Amino acid sequence: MDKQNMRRRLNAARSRLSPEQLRHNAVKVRETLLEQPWVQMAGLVACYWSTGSEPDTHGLVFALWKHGATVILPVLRDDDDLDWAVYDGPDTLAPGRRGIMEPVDTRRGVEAIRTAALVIVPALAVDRDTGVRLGRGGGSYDRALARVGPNVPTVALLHDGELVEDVPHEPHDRPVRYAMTPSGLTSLM
Ligand SMILES: Nc1nc2c(c(=O)[nH]1)N(C=O)[C@@H](CNc1ccc(C(=O)N[C@@H](CCC(=O)O)C(=O)O)cc1)CN2
Ligand SMILES: Nc1ncnc2c1ncn2[C@@H]1O[C@H](COP(=O)(O)OP(=O)(O)OP(=O)(O)O)[C@@H](O)[C@H]1O
Repeated sequence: MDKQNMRRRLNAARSRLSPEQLRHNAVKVRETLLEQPWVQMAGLVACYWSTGSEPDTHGLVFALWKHGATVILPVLRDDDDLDWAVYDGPDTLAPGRRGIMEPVDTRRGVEAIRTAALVIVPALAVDRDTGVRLGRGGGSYDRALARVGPNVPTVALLHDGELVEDVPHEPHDRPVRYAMTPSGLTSLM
């Protein structure tokens, strides 16, 4: 299946998730991640601010921030590359280019992700054999993940059924090291 059709199918499945399922999934993902020593130890975390039926990160971002981590969130640039700015509480976000909430704080530049000790990314699906992720199609995270060092844990958040075997792979695709679903954390490489 090509990427476009796969995105359509996965988005349709996501739109069928109930608010209860989304809440349940968010709690499982948050609790499992916060149990990991390498999550607890990360001083600078790159995450994303979820929207719609994406795996919810609002509670996770808040918990990391409360725990004392610095959390940076993406700010979508006109060229679809990702700038980064620091999360400083729920009142410091405003809608960005695609309507997604972004921090209003000073932009740290596209290279800021290099300094993260942990990178948590959105994905519609991840290939369980290769770690290749399917994103929304802007290539934003392909560019951002290319700047992340090989020893930094990268985690894609998914719903159940989104860790699959057949994600189309192009040369620019950047794999992630972990897939986090409500059923658990899977190490991919
Ligand atoms: N929560 C969240 N934040 C994120 C991303 C993301 O996937 N999720 N991004 C990840 O890169 C960047 C924003 N990029 C985005 C790219 C497309 C769409 C979007 O709504 N796309 C439509 C399809 C539009 C089209 O086909 O032209 C969609 O998915 O329905 C949203 C954000 C940075 N921040
Ligand atoms: N390093 C890059 N620089 C510029 N454009 C890129 C780069 N990597 C990928 N792209 C472009 O981005 C577009 C979308 O790529 P792709 O379909 O793989 O997105 P995706 O991985 O699903 O999305 P995302 O990375 O935003 O989550 C492609 O047209 C590709 O050429």
